[in-house]
Amino acid sequence: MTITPDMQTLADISGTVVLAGAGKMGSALLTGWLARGLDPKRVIVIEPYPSADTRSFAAGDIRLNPAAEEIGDVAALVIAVKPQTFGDAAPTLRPLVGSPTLVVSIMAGTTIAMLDTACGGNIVRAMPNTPAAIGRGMTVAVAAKGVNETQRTVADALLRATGAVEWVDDEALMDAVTAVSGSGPAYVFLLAEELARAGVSAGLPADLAAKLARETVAGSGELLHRSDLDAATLRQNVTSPGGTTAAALNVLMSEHGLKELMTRAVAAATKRSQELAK
Ligand SMILES: NC(=O)C1=CN([C@@H]2O[C@H](COP(=O)(O)OP(=O)(O)OC[C@H]3O[C@@H](n4cnc5c(N)ncnc54)[C@H](OP(=O)(O)O)[C@@H]3O)[C@@H](O)[C@H]2O)C=CC1
Ligand SMILES: O=C(O)[C@@H]1CCC=N1
Repeated sequence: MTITPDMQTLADISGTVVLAGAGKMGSALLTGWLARGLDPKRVIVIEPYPSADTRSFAAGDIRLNPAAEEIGDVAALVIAVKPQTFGDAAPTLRPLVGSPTLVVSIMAGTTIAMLDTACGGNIVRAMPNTPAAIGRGMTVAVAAKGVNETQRTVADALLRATGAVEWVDDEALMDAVTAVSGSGPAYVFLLAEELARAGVSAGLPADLAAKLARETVAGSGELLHRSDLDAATLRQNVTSPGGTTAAALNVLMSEHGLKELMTRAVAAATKRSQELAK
């Protein structure tokens, strides 16, 4: 791989990039890479059951499931299989990893030590989320000790193709990261589901309730994204003293309300991430 320390874009990467697992997250990464200028001729996808989208990428210049001896040196291997299938995938992936190969894993609960044992390489462990599919993802990454600045820059470019990236030094934070931003989109979508359901309970037709809930969650997310104000201030801006919002927030912010529920939910996800590492 030819990499310059000031590399800004994926177009600057030369060498082969292998994506193992082109499911929901792997496909989002692949889409981001191509949109950000990664040369498709440099990309190999390993995926036993490729989706129609992945097959259409492969109908272009991307190579899909080539024979191992056709792959050659791998500059970067991005692992996006499920943690539970990594054990089966590892024997196929290990021969692709040479001493300069950057290995980026997005698998929940799969530690740098586990990755090192299974396939070696210069490892970056990362946790993206599904808004990556529209370039609005939030990824947190941690690099193993041996990863140099140049490899870190390449990992950053690969991950930043789908949105924002934060780097941490302490791998132990990745369990809570997974619980907050990795799983977090599901909590927001549940909010939309439950807001719609509550609207129906309050008398709205189901299709109208679904539209109101969807647009309210989406619009509020966009407002939070664009505004300089924090979430608490934006919430207060909706809340007229003695008004309707205050009546609802009295329920949501009561003892055993959303604060307690969210704390328990994030703790459960953090614990599950820790369990996956055992
Ligand atoms: N979904 C999310 O919100 C997030 C997921 N992650 C992580 O991303 C990873 C992928 O998750 P997600 O995309 O949701 O899961 P998916 O099941 O959608 O994707 C995994 C893909 O890997 C394929 N696969 C299975 N075995 C192999 C193999 N041996 N070699 C190559 N590919 C293989 C699967 O094929 P098949 O389906 O046919 O088995 C599937 O297409 C997980 O490790 C998860 O922890 C991280 C952050 C967020
Ligand atoms: O549910 C999971 O395990 C994965 C990791 C974060 C989001 N999805």
